[in-house]
Amino acid sequence: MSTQTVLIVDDEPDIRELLGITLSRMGLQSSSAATLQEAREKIQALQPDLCLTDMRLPDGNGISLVEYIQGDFPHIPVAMITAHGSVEIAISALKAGAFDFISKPIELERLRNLVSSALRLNDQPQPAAIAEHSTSGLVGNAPGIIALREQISKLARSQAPVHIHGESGVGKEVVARLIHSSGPRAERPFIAVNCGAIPPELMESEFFGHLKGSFSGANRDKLGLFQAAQGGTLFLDEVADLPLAMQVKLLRAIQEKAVRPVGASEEYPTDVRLLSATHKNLAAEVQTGYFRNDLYYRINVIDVHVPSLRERLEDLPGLAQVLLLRIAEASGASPPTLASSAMAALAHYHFPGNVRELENILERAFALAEGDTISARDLQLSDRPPVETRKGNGSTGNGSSDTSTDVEAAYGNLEAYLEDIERQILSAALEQCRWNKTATAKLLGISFRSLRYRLQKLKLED
Ligand SMILES: Nc1ncnc2c1ncn2[C@@H]1O[C@H](COP(=O)(O)OP(=O)(O)OP(=O)(O)O)[C@@H](O)[C@H]1O
Repeated sequence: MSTQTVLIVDDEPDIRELLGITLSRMGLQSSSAATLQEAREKIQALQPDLCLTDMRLPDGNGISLVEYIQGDFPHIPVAMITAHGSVEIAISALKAGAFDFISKPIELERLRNLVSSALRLNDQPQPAAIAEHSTSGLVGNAPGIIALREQISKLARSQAPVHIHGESGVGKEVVARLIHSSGPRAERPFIAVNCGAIPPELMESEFFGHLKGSFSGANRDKLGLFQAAQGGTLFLDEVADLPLAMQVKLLRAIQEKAVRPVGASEEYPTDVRLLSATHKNLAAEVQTGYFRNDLYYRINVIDVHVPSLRERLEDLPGLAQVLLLRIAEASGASPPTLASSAMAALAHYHFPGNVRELENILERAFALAEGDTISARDLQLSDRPPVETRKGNGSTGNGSSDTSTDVEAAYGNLEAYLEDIERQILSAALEQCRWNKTATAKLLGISFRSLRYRLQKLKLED
């Protein structure tokens, strides 16, 4: 195998020399350039396997070099060397397409990790091949899904934090897993955490780990999620549900690229790619003060939107087929077929719970169907009118009450009346999610804690 080459672009001879020595100890060849112009010429002539560029160059800045490489040589990963603490520049470089950044003074361990990750990119399939392979994870051919697959292929090559947003059940976690599995960290762990499901008092220890005896109940040392994801990806699902106190600690861990387990005196360096998701509008959460602006800025370097199922109903037949195949495989049966009336019924449904809801509907229908064909009746959609209809007639979901004409029923009794409506909504949502509370909270757009509080208040808790 031929030796790989790294182009170092920096106007300081000392830095060029330090980087050159480190790279040669890693068995790599290096070449260097001191100006933007020289860098462009060497990229054309050498087509290096990686480019490391400083931000400030005598004849321009590193971001224009990132843009040049992205435009003309998108297969060459480029990393930016930034001055210590210049977060804005690092983020602009990532947005422009830099694979990663490293700040001065350069820590050699971090440099070696960065170089190894970048060079592993060259072993990855090219974007077109990734897109084809990914169809097994992200089913669909609607324009929004095709564009999403292309975006995933590009983002997989970068180390930039990505924020994925979209309604509940649209496939945000599927997208996060694909970004991970199509990139250079694929062989390392992918750790997903539902930020809304961790009790606030355990959060710090869950994220950063703890030492034995650091608090009552800490009977042994425990690794945190950051350590578990070392070298890989940490996926913060429902990131908007992080309490403010934890947001401060998370921001620090991201800035310092280090964590301190509860009860420890030392910090440990981390090498983790952060992906996050929420069905909430994170910018609006920042506006209302529920989410810190500085953390938002850090995790939302690149923004990915996953379209709702309603916006891509043309994918319904393909999705139903794949989901039925999965469901049947899980129970060792052969996949049933969907009667055309069943397909028509699905096409008229609005899927507030998106693909996850489709999956639940099909799972139940599979259990109910008598032969190997699923009928419209097996889907049990009749008592669940589309969202617009529900909003339009003021019904609470079971079709039994019409709040718009029932105002008088609330006179002198508003609390009890509203509680009754809330109880009906919660019961219907729980039933729809087969009593899975995490899914119910997501369906209703509330946190897990809020759901539990409401269930207790309304005496619906079992
Ligand atoms: N495009 C798709 N192709 C195949 N399966 C999909 C697709 N989108 C979602 N799914 C399936 O739907 C279910 C829900 O997906 P996922 O958990 O990724 O959604 P989510 O948006 O993260 O949900 P939540 O907001 O509730 O966290 C999973 O079983 C997933 O495999």
